[in-house]
Amino acid sequence: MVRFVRVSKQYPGQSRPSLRDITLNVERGEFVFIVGPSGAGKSTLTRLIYREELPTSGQVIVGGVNVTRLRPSQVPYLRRNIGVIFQDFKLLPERTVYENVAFALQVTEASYREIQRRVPAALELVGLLDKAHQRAQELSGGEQQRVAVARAIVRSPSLVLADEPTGNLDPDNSWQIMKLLLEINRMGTTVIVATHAREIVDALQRRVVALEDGVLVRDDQKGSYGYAI
Ligand SMILES: Nc1ncnc2c1ncn2[C@@H]1O[C@H](COP(=O)(O)OP(=O)(O)OP(=O)(O)O)[C@@H](O)[C@H]1O
Repeated sequence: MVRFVRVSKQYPGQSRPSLRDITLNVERGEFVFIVGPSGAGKSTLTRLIYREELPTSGQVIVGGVNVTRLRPSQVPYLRRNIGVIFQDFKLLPERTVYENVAFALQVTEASYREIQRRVPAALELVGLLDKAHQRAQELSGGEQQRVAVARAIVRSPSLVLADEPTGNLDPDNSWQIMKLLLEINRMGTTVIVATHAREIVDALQRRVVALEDGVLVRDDQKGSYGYAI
């Protein structure tokens, strides 16, 4: 599903690369945590997957497509198949829960009928159908992140990327979000989660890819977070 072949990334103006010679293979249907200290390169790695950034060298292949060679006009097609969840939710605060999720479909020119079918199903999955017509800004942080999860999955993407999805949440809400991501994975979606949530990573015993200073230092099938804070 996602393949990195000797990928390095150095941002313009930076003296050191943020990722160095990363080779990584994530199969379809996997659930993978990306861990590492602040600045290790976790966000950079996720941004390369949905082509928010381009590598300085190496290849990034997503669903068989070499995203480093995509023309800009093709990027939206790549992103249709990837749901992205961020630490700060990135919702439209004045819009309703329903509208926030529906927008993800409207940009793909989905039919009215399809929107009417998919949005309630996504909201049902995250347990927010009863809040569909509330404005996003009226919801708690945990609820807002659940809206963001619904928005990420409403197009039934084959890949969901979550960059620090629990960074702004308390432990209970963090667990809720991780359980949703696990549920989405059980339904067949590949899920990649960059996170600092040590307790959750340790409890779940899933594949853990660890970065340190831009280098992939560990890739364990049943891993733990593994760092002293
Ligand atoms: N747009 C950018 N321009 C220049 N440097 C950047 C940019 N984004 C990230 N960096 C640098 O790249 C390195 C890796 O950053 P990145 O955000 O990928 O790390 P991270 O592991 O996600 O950190 P955190 O856990 O704090 O979010 C850092 O040194 C950071 O300063």
